[in-house]
Amino acid sequence: MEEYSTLEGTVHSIIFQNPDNGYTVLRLLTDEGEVVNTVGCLPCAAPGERMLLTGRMEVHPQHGEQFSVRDAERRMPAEEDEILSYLSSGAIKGVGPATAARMVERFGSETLDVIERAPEKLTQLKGVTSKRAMEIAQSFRSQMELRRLMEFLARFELPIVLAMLLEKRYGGTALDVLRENPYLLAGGTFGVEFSTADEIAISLGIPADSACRVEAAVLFELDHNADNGHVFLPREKLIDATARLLECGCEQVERALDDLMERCAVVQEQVANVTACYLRRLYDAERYAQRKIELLLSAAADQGGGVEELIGRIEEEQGISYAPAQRQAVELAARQGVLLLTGGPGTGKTTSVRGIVALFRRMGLDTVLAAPTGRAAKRMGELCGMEAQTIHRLLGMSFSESTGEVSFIKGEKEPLEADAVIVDEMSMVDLMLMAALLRALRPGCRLVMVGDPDQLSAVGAGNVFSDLIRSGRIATVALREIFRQAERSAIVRNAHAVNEGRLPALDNDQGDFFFLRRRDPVRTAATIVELVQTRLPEKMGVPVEQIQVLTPTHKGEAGTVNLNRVLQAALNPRRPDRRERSWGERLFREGDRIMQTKNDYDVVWEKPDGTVGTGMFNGDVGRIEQIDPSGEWLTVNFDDRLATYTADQLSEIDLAYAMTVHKAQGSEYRCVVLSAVNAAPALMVRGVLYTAITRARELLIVVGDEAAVGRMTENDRQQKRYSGLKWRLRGGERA
Ligand SMILES: Nc1ncnc2c1ncn2[C@@H]1O[C@H](COP(=O)(O)OP(=O)(O)OP(=O)(O)O)[C@@H](O)[C@H]1O
Repeated sequence: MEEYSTLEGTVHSIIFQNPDNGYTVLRLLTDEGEVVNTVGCLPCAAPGERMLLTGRMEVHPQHGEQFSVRDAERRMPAEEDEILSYLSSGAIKGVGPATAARMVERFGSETLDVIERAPEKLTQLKGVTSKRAMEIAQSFRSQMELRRLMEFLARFELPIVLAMLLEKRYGGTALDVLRENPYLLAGGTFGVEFSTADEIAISLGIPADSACRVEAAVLFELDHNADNGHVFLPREKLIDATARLLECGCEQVERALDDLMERCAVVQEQVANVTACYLRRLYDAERYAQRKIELLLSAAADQGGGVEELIGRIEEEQGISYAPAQRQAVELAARQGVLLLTGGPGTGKTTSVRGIVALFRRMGLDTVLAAPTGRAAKRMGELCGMEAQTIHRLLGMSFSESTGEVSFIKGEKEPLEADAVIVDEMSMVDLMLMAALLRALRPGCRLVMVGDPDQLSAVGAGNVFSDLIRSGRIATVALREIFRQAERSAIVRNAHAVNEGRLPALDNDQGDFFFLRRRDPVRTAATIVELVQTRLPEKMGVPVEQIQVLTPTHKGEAGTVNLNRVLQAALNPRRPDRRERSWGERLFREGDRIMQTKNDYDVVWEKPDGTVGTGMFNGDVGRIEQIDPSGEWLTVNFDDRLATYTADQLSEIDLAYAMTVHKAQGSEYRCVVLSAVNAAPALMVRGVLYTAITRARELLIVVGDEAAVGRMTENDRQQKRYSGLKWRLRGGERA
C-alpha cells in the first residue's frame, strides 16, 4: 500500500500555476521551519495561505525531492503577516505590495473581511477610489466563489476541474445552483455518478422524495442505458430500475416521469407493443433519421440509363470482372437514392466501392467518402485512391465549452455540397451520428452505406446499420462470395467459420493464422510478451509498432491492465533519459504507446506544417513524445499530429500496448496477437472473436485456451438493444 504523510505550513511562494486546471508548483514553509517544494492541484493558491496537505515525497528526475499532494485542507491567511504576503503576491487584481501594506496597517487581521464584505471602507486609504475598491472586492469575491466551489467539490472527492466547468456554465452563482440541485452533476455534461450526487443532496438536507431527486434518477437511468446502447427503455423497466436505484415506490417515479414528459425532457411513445420512453435528443434523432431516409428514398435517383455500358468500361479500366452481386451493387448505386452494401472480410466490398466511385465520377456526381473513425477513414482513402474523412470532420464538428455539447456546422441550413456520400464501417455509426449525417444531406443526395453487420455494435446508442438492413425498405446487396485471393488467407477463412458458428482451424500450418495453446493466464501473458518483444520481430520480420495485442477483457493476468504493465516493462523499460509521470494507478513514460479513451474536444494539436487544431477521439493511438520536467503537461504524437495534454487530461489516456477488442473496432493492424482466455460471460461471445480476427491484415496469433475460443464461437447471443428505427421505417406508426 502507498504510504501517505501530512505536511502543515504556510505558502511561501508560487513557482508555477496553470489557471485552467489548477496545477501548481509552490514552496511551502512548514511549521517546522523547512521549505518544501510541493506539487499538485491547488487552484488559486497564494502566498500566506495555510495548508494541511496529505501526499507523499517523490524524487523527480530533474527537480529532486518534492511533495506530491493528494488532498488539501486550506485556510485563508489569518495572521497579519500571512495576509500581507498573500495580498502582496498579486493574487488580487488591483492590489500590489504598497496597497497591501497600507491595507494591513489599517485593517489588521480583519483586512480580508473588509475587502469581501465592506469594500467601501477601502476608500479610507490613500489612492483607493470607490471604483478601485469595488474592483478589488469583485476580484477577491470571484476568487472566493471559485475556492468555495472547489472546497465543496473536494469534500465529496470530486475532481477540481469540475469547478472550472461549473463556473463556465453558471458563472458566479455556480455554488448556489449546485446547492439547490446537486443532481445536475449526475450523468450528461458533468458525468458524476448518481450515487455521489445523492450523497451531496443528503448532506444538504434535500429530502429523498423531492421531485428534483426522482426526476434526476429517471434521466440518469435513461442516460446510463443509452451508454449501454439502448435508444429507449420500456416504461415498465425504466420505472422499475429507477425505483430500485432510489429504493422508493413506483408511484413516485411515475409522477416524476409524467412531469418530465410534460416538460418534453422525456418522450413516451408506443413502439410496436412496447411503451417506449426516450430521452428527448434520442427521440428527435430517431424520428429525424426515419423521415430523412424516407425523403432520400422518395427522391428515387433512377438515372440509370447507360449504366451497364459505363460499368463495362470501368471493368476494363480497372482490369476486373465484377461478380454478379458486385455488379448489382454498382448498378443499384446509380439507380437508388440509398444503398446498403454488406459483407464479411474478403467478399469484395472495397472493390465494389471503387467501382461505385468510378461510376459516380463518370456520372458527374460530386462524391465524398467518410468513415466513423480516423483509422477507418485513412484506410478507405488509401484503398479507394481518394481522400476520405471522418464523419465528424466532414460535418464540421465543434464543441461548446460552456454547454459541453457537440454541434455540427453542416446541417439542414448549411448542407454538404456533395451529390453522393459513401460511408464505410457503418456498423460503428450510432444513432446520434447518423442523424447528424442525414441532416447534412441535401434532398436528392445519394447515400451508400457499407459495412459488416456481424462486427460488434457501435459504442453509442442505436442499432443503426442492422435496423436499416432489417427494415427491408432500403436496397441492400449482401456480398457473400469470398474471393479466391482472400480465400487463401486462413484469417479470412477462420473469420467466416467463426461467423457461421464453426470452430476456427487451430492447426498451425496455415501461413497467417497461428494458435499457441496456453491454458494458464500467467503463461498466456508471458508468451504474449515474448512474441511481441522478440519472436515476431526477429523470426517473422514484423516491427513491434505493427503488432497490436488484443484481449476481450481489462481484468486478469491476460487482460489489458496487466498486459500493458508487462508489455511496457519489456518494450519501454525505465531508463534515466526517459521521463515518467504517474496518474492514479497508471505510469506513463516517454516512448509509451497510448490511446485516447474518450472524446476530448479541447486537446490542442499541431501538424508539422504549422496547422493547429483541437480534439482527440476515443480510440486514437499515439506515442508519448515528451513529458515536461514539471510533470504538468506531456506531448503525444498521433501519426502526424503532436497533441499536448495537461495534467487534468491524463485520465483520458491509457497505455495501448494491449487494448480490448471493443476499442479496436474499425481499426486494422498488420499483425494481431489475441489473448483468448476466459473472461466475463458477456465478453465470451462470437462477435468479440469475429471482430478480433478481422482486425488482422497479414498475421494473427491466438494465444490461450481452445476452450475459450470454443465458448466464444458457440455463443452468438447478441445483447438486445432497444431501438425503434426498424419499426418506424417499416411504417409501424402508420399501421
Ligand atoms: N470481381 C473480382 N474479381 C477478382 N478478384 C476480386 C474481385 N473482387 C474482389 N476481388 C479480390 O478479392 C479480395 C478481397 O476484395 P476486397 O478487398 O474488395 O474485399 P473487402 O470486402 O473490402 O474485404 P476486407 O473487408 O477484408 O477489406 C481482394 O484481393 C480483391 O482484389
